[in-house]
Amino acid sequence: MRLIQNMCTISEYPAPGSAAAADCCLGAAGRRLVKIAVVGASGVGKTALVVRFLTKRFIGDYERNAGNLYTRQVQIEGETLAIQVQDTPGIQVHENGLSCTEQLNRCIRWADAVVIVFSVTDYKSYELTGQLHQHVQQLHLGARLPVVVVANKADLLHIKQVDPQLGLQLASMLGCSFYEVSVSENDNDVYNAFHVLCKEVSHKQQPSSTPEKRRTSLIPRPKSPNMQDLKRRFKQALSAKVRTVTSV
Ligand SMILES: Nc1nc2c(ncn2[C@@H]2O[C@H](COP(=O)(O)OP(=O)(O)OP(=O)(O)O)[C@@H](O)[C@H]2O)c(=O)[nH]1
Repeated sequence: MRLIQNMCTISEYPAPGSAAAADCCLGAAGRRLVKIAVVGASGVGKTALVVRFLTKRFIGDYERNAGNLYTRQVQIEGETLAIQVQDTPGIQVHENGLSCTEQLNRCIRWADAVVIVFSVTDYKSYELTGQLHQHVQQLHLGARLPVVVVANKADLLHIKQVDPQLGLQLASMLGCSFYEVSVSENDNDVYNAFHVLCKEVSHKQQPSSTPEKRRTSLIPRPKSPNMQDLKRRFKQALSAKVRTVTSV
């Protein structure tokens, strides 16, 4: 699919920790950059979700995903941010757990935030969510990466296998926001899921806006003795003047 501009693959991305990766905190035109990876089992609608978010369109059929990177700009709280969204190949589950390729792990390490997608028509994809979340946090050495859980294909009621309540419970247990969406029918919830994630990353990237910093800026600085002295003398001079005026 060539609908979207600025497409490249994960393998082109600099290794985390490298100087090139550090430069990537700033997008085009020096804008702050938010990097989001979209992960989940095969066929849950990851590509459809990303394309819906970027173009507001639903396109029914896609080639199997090879890991494309898409770029666009979004407005978050009055600031224009550059965001990069990395679509990833579907994860396979084996008897002894997740099977993540090195390419996928590299992508997760690269990301500032992750969208974990499952399909309400596929219970196994839901079961994968908890393991995936744990895997993501392990790759970020417990730094609590912002994650949103998205349950897709809500329109397919007749073949639904996962109740929204289950998704909600799981997400709140993991400390994530949760959205049940139908990428095929609605773009609002899709947009909200990405928006919330960008906001969370944006707040994390701006340490100056943390309550800790704000509080310290409210603590009054000690006044210099000279200033105090000046004020006192100014008051004295003023009251002397007032006395002179009233006595006239
Ligand atoms: N009914 C319905 N179908 C959807 C929805 N979202 C995606 N699909 C369909 O689900 C199929 C898989 O969608 P993809 O976006 O290719 O899924 P993927 O997770 O990227 O798949 P892989 O690339 O194999 O990992 C496609 O036929 C989509 O049209 C949805 O909300 N409702």
